[in-house]
Amino acid sequence: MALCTVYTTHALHSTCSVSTQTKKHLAFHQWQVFFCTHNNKITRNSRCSEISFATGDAKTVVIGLAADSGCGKSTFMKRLTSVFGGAAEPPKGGNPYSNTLISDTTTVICMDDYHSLDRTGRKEKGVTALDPRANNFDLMYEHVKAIKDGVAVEKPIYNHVTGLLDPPELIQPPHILVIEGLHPMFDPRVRELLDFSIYLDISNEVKFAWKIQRDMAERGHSLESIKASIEARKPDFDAYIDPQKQYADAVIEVLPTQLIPDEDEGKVLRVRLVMKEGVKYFSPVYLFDEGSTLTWIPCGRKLTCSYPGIKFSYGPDTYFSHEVSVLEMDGKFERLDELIYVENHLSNLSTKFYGEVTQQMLKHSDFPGSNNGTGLFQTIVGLKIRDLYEQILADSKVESPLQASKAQGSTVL
Ligand SMILES: Nc1ncnc2c1ncn2[C@@H]1O[C@H](COP(=O)(O)OP(=O)(O)OP(=O)(O)O)[C@@H](O)[C@H]1O
Ligand SMILES: O=C(CO)[C@H](O)[C@H](O)COP(=O)(O)O
Repeated sequence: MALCTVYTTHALHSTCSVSTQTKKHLAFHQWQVFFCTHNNKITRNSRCSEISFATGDAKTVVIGLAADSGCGKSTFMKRLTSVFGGAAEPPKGGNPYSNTLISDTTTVICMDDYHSLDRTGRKEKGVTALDPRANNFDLMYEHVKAIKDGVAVEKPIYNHVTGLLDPPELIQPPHILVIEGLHPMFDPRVRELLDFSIYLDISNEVKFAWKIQRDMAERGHSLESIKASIEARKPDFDAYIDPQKQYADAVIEVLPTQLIPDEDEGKVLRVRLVMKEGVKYFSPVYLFDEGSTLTWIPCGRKLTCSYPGIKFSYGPDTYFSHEVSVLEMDGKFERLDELIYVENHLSNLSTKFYGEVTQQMLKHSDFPGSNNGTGLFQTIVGLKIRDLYEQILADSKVESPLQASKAQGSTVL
């Protein structure tokens, strides 16, 4: 017998064999219709042993990730999807310039797709892509709301190669939707839909160093043009992007090291994980003793360190009037396999087995930031998001009398 998925939005057509209790449930919700799925194919008139619901019961969990361009969003996304297993790929057979990445559990959509003005339009009006006037927040809200409610949408695509808005692509509701980009926490209506939000706060010195590395070394831009582009974006960045960090549940701050005087090349970094207290389904990670204030230099017999060493700090603080816990790491790891020593002293990591953080870091040792706090804290936030998702799922199953699950094929907005 096949597993049945109920679609609440199509016309009555099927004769799945369902229990009287399930029929009553369907009638109660005025759900008239259901198709059966087997091996991910929708078939009609098949008999089914189990029922799950495509809409109504299972909600998509929505995560916001805000940062300026070139601040490590893509790298973070790769770490996050890896925590859930499976690779993230652009929609199959779609626009090769799609900004979307889909894996078994997650769909990552880029807020650049909600630019209302294309490159020429922005030039004509004299506004940057960071300016709210260049973005369609009404559509962003409608789409995120629809997906959260289990309804597929036709989302526009901003083509970064041509600078034009391409024909839309279909986005099906996933288990976890990540909205990443410049403005995921800008509009209060969209903010309200987020189950968890992260801001990557990269200091100007480090942003500059990373931009040089990528845009000069990899894309052939000149030093002057990189400087000019950062300067041109700064007023709008300060006005519209940076303020979003006050709404984030977790902020990863990346700063120059304090271990070497005047080092601003971004080779050694001081990274701070700011975690809001009192967020539903999220309990901050701590070092040694929850709520205490301490510094720890782990370079001893169990952790190889070369100059300038590694220094961890942990403690409570306030951030935009919110109570937070802050975990900080300054310096870089010499040997990633020894990270297990540090992992052993961190608690509330939401790992599923001993050494999972170290395993994830070793798996992606080629990603930027793998030898410092950026990689470590991105991995930890990824694990916390998995935990948050599992808690929300568990709660929704308790609330629902019938098994909830996601499936393809709901109404398209
Ligand atoms: N943790 C890190 N440590 C060192 N360099 C980094 C780190 N994260 C990112 N970078 C550098 O910044 C560049 C941009 O990273 P990434 O593509 O992840 O950012 P992004 O925010 O997705 O950028 P965009 O929005 O422009 O696509 C990388 O090519 C790399 O050079
Ligand atoms: O900040 C950006 C995205 O993160 C881009 O500058 C914005 O989307 C405009 O893109 P393009 O430079 O391709 O026209």
